[in-house]
Amino acid sequence: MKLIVSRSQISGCVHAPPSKSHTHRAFLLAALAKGESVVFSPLLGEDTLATLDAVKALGAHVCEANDRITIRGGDLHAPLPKGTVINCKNSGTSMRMLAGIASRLDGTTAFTGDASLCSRPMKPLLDALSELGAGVTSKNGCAPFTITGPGSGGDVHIRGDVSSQFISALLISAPLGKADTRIHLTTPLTSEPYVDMTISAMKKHGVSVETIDDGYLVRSGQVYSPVDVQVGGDYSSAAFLFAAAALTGEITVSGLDPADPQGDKVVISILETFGAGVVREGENVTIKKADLKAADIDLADAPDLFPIIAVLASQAKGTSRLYGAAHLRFKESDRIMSTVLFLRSMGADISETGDGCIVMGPSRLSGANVTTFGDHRIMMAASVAGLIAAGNTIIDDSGCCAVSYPDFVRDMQRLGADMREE
Ligand SMILES: O=C(O)C1=C[C@@H](OP(=O)(O)O)[C@@H](O)[C@H](O)C1
Ligand SMILES: C=C(OP(=O)(O)O)C(=O)O
Repeated sequence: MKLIVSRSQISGCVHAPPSKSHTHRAFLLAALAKGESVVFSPLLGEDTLATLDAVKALGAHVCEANDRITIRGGDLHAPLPKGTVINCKNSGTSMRMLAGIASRLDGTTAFTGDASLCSRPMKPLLDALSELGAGVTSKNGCAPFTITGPGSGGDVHIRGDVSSQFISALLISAPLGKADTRIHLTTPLTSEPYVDMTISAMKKHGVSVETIDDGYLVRSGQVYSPVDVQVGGDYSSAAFLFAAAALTGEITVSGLDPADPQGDKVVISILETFGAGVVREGENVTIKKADLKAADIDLADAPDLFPIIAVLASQAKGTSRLYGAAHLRFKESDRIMSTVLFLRSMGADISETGDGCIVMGPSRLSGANVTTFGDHRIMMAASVAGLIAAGNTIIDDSGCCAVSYPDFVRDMQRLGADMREE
C-alpha cells in the first residue's frame, strides 16, 4: 500500500518501540545458551522474526507469549529437515550473525534473503569463515550461499569498514569452537557501537571478549549461560519521532534507557547540535520544535540515522555536512543515493558525497512521489519530511517499516500526523 502524508504537526507522548539490535542478540545468544532464557518485551518486527524462525530451524525450542519469548537452546544443529533454507528476508543482521553460527555447526546450512539482502556484501565474512575452516559456496559473494561446518578457531582477518555485523558474527560464534579465536581487523572499524553491544550481550551470557592490538580475542572453553533479558527502547526508531517533533511540535518519548550502549543514542546530542529543544528525565526524552542551525555530523558509528538527519539538515539554516558513512551504500538500499533522491525530489538543496551528503538549508519542501526502494528508514524519513511539505507526499510502500518499527504509522497518527494508507 502507499502512504499519503500531508502537512501536520505532532504532539503528545509515545513509548519507544523495542530495540531491533538488542532483540536479535537476545534471541541468538539464548539459542546458543544451554538452558532456558526469557526475552522480555522483544521487538517482533520482520527482521527479528527472521532471526527467531532461524533459531527454531537450528534446533532451539521457542515459546511465544504476548510480552515475552522463552528460548531453550544450547544444542543447535544444521537445519532439519536436510535442505531447509534459512530465509533472512530483509535482515542483514540476521544473515551475518546466523552465518557465523552455522559455520560452527556440524553440517551444511543454506541461506537466502529478499532481493535487497541478496545484493548486500557477504564476501568478507564468507572469506573469514573459510579461513576458520568452514566450507562456503556462493556465486558472487552475496546470498544465496551455503556454509558447512564445523570450522575451528584460530586467527581470522577481516575488514571493519563494510559492516560491523561481520565482526559481531565472528564474536558471537567463537565460543562454539574448540580453539581460541583471534579476530584481526585489516581496516578501521565503522559502526563500532554495534560491536560493543555484541560484546556487552555476550558478557551478560557469561562469555568474555578481550581486545588485542588489532582486534579481539575470544578464549576457548567458554560457554553461554541462559539469562533473562529485558529489551529496552530503540533509539534508531525513536529518531524519526524526535525529528518530527523538532520540525513540527513537541513530543515525549518514554522507554529510552540513558545508559543503553546503542550507538544511535547519539541522536540526542545531534538534535541539540542542530538547536532543537531537548529535555531528558530518566527514560523520558522530550523534543521541542525550534529554529535549526546547520551542523557537520560524523555518522561513521551511527549510519542508520543518516536519512532522518538529512531531513533535519534540509531545514537547518546554513550548510550541513553529513560524513563518515561510506558503508551506507550497503544497506537495504544505497542510502546516500536514496536519501538524496527523495529529498531532492521534494525540493531540498542536497548533494551526494562519497561518504555522505552536503545540505543547504532551510528549503521549502513540496510533496512528491517518493521511491523507498523498500528501505524502512527511507520510508520513515520521507514520512517525516512530508509533515512539513506543501501538498501531499506519496510514499510508494507503507509496509516496509514493519522490519524495524511495525507501529510507526499508527504511532505517528496517534500523535497527530496526517498519514493515511491507500
Ligand atoms: O549489529 C547491528 O545490530 C546493526 C549494525 C549496523 O550495520 P553495519 O554494521 O553494517 O553498519 C546497523 O546499520 C544495523 O541497523 C544493525
Ligand atoms: C541496515 C539495517 O539493518 P540490517 O543491516 O540488519 O538489515 C537497518 O536497520 O537500517
